Amino acid sequence: MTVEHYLVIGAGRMGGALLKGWLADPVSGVVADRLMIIDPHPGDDARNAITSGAVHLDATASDIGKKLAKVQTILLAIKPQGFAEIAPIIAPHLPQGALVISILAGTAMDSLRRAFPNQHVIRAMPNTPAAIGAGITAFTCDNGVSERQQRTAERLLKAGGTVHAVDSEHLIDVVTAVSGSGPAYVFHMVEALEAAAIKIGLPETIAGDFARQTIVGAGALLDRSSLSASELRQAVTSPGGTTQAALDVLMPELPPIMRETVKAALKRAKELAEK
Ligand SMILES: NC(=O)C1=CN([C@@H]2O[C@H](COP(=O)(O)OP(=O)(O)OC[C@H]3O[C@@H](n4cnc5c(N)ncnc54)[C@H](O)[C@@H]3O)[C@@H](O)[C@H]2O)C=CC1
Ligand SMILES: O=C(O)[C@@H]1CCC=N1
Repeated sequence: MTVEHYLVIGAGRMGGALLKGWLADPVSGVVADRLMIIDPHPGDDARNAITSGAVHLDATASDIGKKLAKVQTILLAIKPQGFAEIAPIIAPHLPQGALVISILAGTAMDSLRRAFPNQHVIRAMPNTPAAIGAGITAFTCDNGVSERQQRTAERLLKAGGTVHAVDSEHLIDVVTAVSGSGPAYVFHMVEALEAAAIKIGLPETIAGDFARQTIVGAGALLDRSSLSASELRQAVTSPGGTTQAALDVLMPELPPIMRETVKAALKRAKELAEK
C-alpha cells in the first residue's frame, strides 16, 4: 500500500478518536509523519499524535499552500457551525481531485460540494464507540468519487468499527439520528437507571456501578450472543415474574418515546442542512 498524506481538520472528540484508531491500526495506511492536523485546540488524542510525529498546522500560516500540496485525503471533523469559516481558508490550497470525508452532522452534500469545488466529497456518520473500534458508520459518495477513493474512505472509517455504504444522503441524516446520537440515548439510560436505583433504596455509593455494569454487561452479551435483542429480553423475563411487571410499565412507553427521540434528531439534522 502506498503511504499517502492525510489531513484532519478539527481533531476534537470524533476527529481525535478516528485518527487515534488509524495510528493504532497498520491496515489504515496512516502513519504519524504523513498525518497533518489543523485545529487551534486539538483534543488529547490529537495532541498525543502530534507528540508521536503528526504535523500540527496553522491554517492561516503563509506557507499553508505548500504544506497541503501533497494531501490526498482530508477528514473534516469540526463542528457544523464552524464549517463556513474554515472551508474557504483551506479549500483553495487542497490539490485538485483530493478526497474530502465530512463527518459533520447535517451539513449537506450540496454545501460540501460548493465549499470544495475542485475536490471529491464523501459524507459519513460515525459514532463515539469508534474510539474503541466498536462504532458503526454509514457513508455515501458524491458523483466523481473514484472506486479507489471509496476504498480509502472505507479503510479509514473501519478503524472505528463496522462500516456500511448507503446510496442516499437522506440515510446519512437518518443514521445520525439512530447511531450517531444513539450512544447518548444509552448513556442517559444509565443515568436514569442509577437515579431510579437510588430512589428505591440502593446506596448512592454503589448505584452508579450497578446501573453502568447492567448496560455494559447487557451490551457485551448482545455482542457475543447469537440471539436477537428480543430473544435475550425474553430470556430475562419469567412469566409472572419481576421483569414482566417492569416491562408492563416500560414497553408501552419506550417505543413512542424512541420514535419521537429519533424524529427530533432527524429534524435537527435537516435544520442544520438549511443553515
Ligand atoms: N461527538 C459525536 O458523537 C459525533 C460527532 N460527529 C460530528 O463530528 C464533528 C465534531 O464533533 P466533536 O468531535 O464532538 O466536536 P469537538 O468539539 O470535540 O471537536 C471539534 C474540534 O474542532 C476544532 N476546531 C474549532 N474551530 C476550528 C477551526 N477553525 N479549524 C480547525 N479546527 C477547529 C476544535 O478545537 C475541536 O477540537 C461535528 O461536526 C459532529 O457533527 C459525528 C458523529 C458523532
Ligand atoms: O450531536 C451532534 O450533533 C453530533 C452528531 C451525532 C452525534 N453528535
